[in-house]
Amino acid sequence: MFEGHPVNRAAAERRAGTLTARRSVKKANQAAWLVNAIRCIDLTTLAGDDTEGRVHRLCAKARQPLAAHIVEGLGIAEMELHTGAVCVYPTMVPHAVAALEGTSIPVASVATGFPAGLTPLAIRLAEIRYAVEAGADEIDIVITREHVLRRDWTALHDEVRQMREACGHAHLKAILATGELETLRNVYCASMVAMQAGADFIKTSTGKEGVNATLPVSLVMVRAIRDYEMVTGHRVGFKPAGGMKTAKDALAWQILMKEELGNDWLRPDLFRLGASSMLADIERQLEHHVTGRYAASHRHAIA
Ligand SMILES: O=C[C@H](O)COP(=O)(O)O
Repeated sequence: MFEGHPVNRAAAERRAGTLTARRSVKKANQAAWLVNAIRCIDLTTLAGDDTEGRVHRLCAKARQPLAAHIVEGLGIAEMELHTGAVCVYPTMVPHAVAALEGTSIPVASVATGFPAGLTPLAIRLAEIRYAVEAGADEIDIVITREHVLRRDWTALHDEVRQMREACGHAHLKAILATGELETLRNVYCASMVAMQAGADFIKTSTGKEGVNATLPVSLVMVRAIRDYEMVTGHRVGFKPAGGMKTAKDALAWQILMKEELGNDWLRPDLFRLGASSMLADIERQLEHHVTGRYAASHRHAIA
């Protein structure tokens, strides 16, 4: 059904370029867009030296992403702003669950041998079940890139289907690792197969590939989401992730979502920004919006 779908790289790059150049967000609206980005951030730490303490600090930031004077200056105290989720490795899930108790912030866990995904399937499925039992609400799985490179869509579908089942009530985000899929046509096909196999979100990257989230790749994925909705009536979310560090990135990806999928995809149930360090720049820009000056970056806590 989707194999013959043409994807033209030059056209995708052109469209991605015009999206951000043409439609600059007006200054007055910028703060609102940045606050919305915070609602959609999967605040992430995925490092070999992660500790309980680091996860607790991250969760504190997820609960209160902006300094009190910025919240006051923006007049958004009532909003009880928090990030879309916290995203960690499986053994860090209990720490995140404990630190987020009493909030509605979901805990997301990567699983399935993240980031390469090259452990045996039974172990990858067991890892999902471990994270869900530990309290994860969302599981970010990685796919086997070889299935895509060999265009073995049946194998890819079976794998994601089994992962979907292992997730139980938890949401599944399928990381395609687009930087390793060679062509945009592969990205489109892998998106379609992941959605058909039950992914609640499709996600660009682990943050560990040589090339992570880019706008042209994201364009191809959101068009797949659009096509999938047209055929099935089912809405799948999108999560660009990896290498996005600035408030400008947060605006660019939101413009993409609005232009290609509409306002419904600017909400955390259908859009997440996977990032470990983007919040710091967003907070800096919002502080400037409120006070007219930039604080030294060391004054802003992690993320
Ligand atoms: O899913 C999120 C990514 O792993 C974060 O990547 P980053 O550290 O480049 O922001």
